[in-house]
Amino acid sequence: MTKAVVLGAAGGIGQPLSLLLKTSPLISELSLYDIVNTPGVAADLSHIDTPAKVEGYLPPDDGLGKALKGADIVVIPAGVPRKPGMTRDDLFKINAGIVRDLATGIAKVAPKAFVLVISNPVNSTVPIVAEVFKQHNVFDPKRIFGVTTLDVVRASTFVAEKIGDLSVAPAVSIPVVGGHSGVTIVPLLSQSSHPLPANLTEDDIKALTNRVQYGGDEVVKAKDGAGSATLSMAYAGAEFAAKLLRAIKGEKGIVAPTFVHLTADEGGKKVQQEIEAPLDFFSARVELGASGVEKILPIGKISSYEQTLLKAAVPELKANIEKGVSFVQAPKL
Ligand SMILES: NC(=O)c1ccc[n+]([C@@H]2O[C@H](COP(=O)([O-])OP(=O)(O)OC[C@H]3O[C@@H](n4cnc5c(N)ncnc54)[C@H](O)[C@@H]3O)[C@@H](O)[C@H]2O)c1
Ligand SMILES: O=C(O)C[C@H](O)C(=O)O
Repeated sequence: MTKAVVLGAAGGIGQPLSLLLKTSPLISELSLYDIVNTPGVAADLSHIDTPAKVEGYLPPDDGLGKALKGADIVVIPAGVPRKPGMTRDDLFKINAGIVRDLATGIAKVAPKAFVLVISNPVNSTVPIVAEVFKQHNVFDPKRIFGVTTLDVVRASTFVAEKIGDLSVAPAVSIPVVGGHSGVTIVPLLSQSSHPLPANLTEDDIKALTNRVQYGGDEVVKAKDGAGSATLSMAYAGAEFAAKLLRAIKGEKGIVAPTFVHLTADEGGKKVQQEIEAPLDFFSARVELGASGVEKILPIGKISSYEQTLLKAAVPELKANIEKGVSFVQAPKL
C-alpha cells in the first residue's frame, strides 16, 4: 500500500501530475490538497479505472492534515508560476511562505514521507523544507528531493533533436547538475549516453547548454503571461516519482539527478571537493534506494567548458540556499 499526496493539486502542474500518478500501478491511495477545486479534480480522477483511491481536500477542517495522514510520498507543486520578465527568485516572496507552511504540515503529520519539491525557486524552497524539518527534529536528508528532472528531460529532447532522431530521446541520458535556475543549471553534455553529432561546434555546444539552462524561459515566453511549464513538468515529476517508488519497493540501481542535501550520503563530500565549495545542497546524480538517497554519485570527468559553468553556478546557488535557510531561521515579526 503506497499513499501519494499532491499539495497544489488543482494547479497547472498539479492536475496533470495527479492524473499521471493516478495511472501508476505503484500507488494505492492518492490524496489531493489545494486551496481550491480539489473536490472536483478528485471526483473526476476517481472515475479512472486504475487502483488508486482518490480523495480531495481543502483547507477547512484540517484538510491538509487529513490529506497528509499516512503519506508515503508527498509532491509539492503549490505556488505561483513565473510571468515573462521574472526570474524564479522573484517567486520567493510568495512561494517561500507557502512551502514553509506545507512543510510544517508534513513535519507534524507525515515526518517519514519522501518529499518532492517542485515549487520554485527550487534552490531555495528545498532548503526551506529542510530547515522546517530541522526545527521539528524530523530532518532526514535522505528523504527530501528538489525535482530537477525537467532539466534532464529537456536535455535529452534537445540532444535527440540535434542527433536528428527524436525517437532516441527516451534513451538519451544527460546528467544535469547544480541547481534549477539559469546559470545554476549545468548540463553535462560531455557525459551524454549518445555521441553528439561530430559536426557540432563549440558554439553549438554553448547554444545547446544555454537552451537547457533557459528552457523554462522559452515556455514562459510562449505562454505569454499564462504561466510556465506545466505539462512537461507534470511528466517530469511523475517520472521522478515513479523512479523513487520503484526504488522504495526494492529495485536497485535507479539513478536520477536531484537537488539534495549533500550530507545525505558520504558521496556528498566528494561532490563538494569536485565543485570546490562547501555547499549544503546540490543537484547531483543520486542512486535511489529504499530509504531515499542511497548514494550521491560523483560528478566525474567533465570538459573545461563545463568546469567553467560549475564555477559560475556556485555563488548563485550559495545565495539561493542561504536565502531559504534564513527565511525559516529569521524570527517571525
Ligand atoms: N521544478 C521545476 O522544474 C518546475 C517546473 C515548472 C514549474 N515549477 C513551479 O511549480 C509551481 C506551480 O506551478 P503551476 O504552473 O502549477 O502554478 P499554478 O498557479 O497553475 O498552480 C499552483 C497551485 O498551487 C495552489 N496553491 C497556492 N497556495 C497554496 C497553498 N498554500 N496550499 C496548497 N496549494 C496552494 C494554487 O491554488 C494552484 O492551484 C510554481 O512555483 C512554478 O514555478 C517548477
Ligand atoms: O521556468 C519556470 O519558471 C518553471 C520551471 O522552473 C521550468 O524550468 O520550466
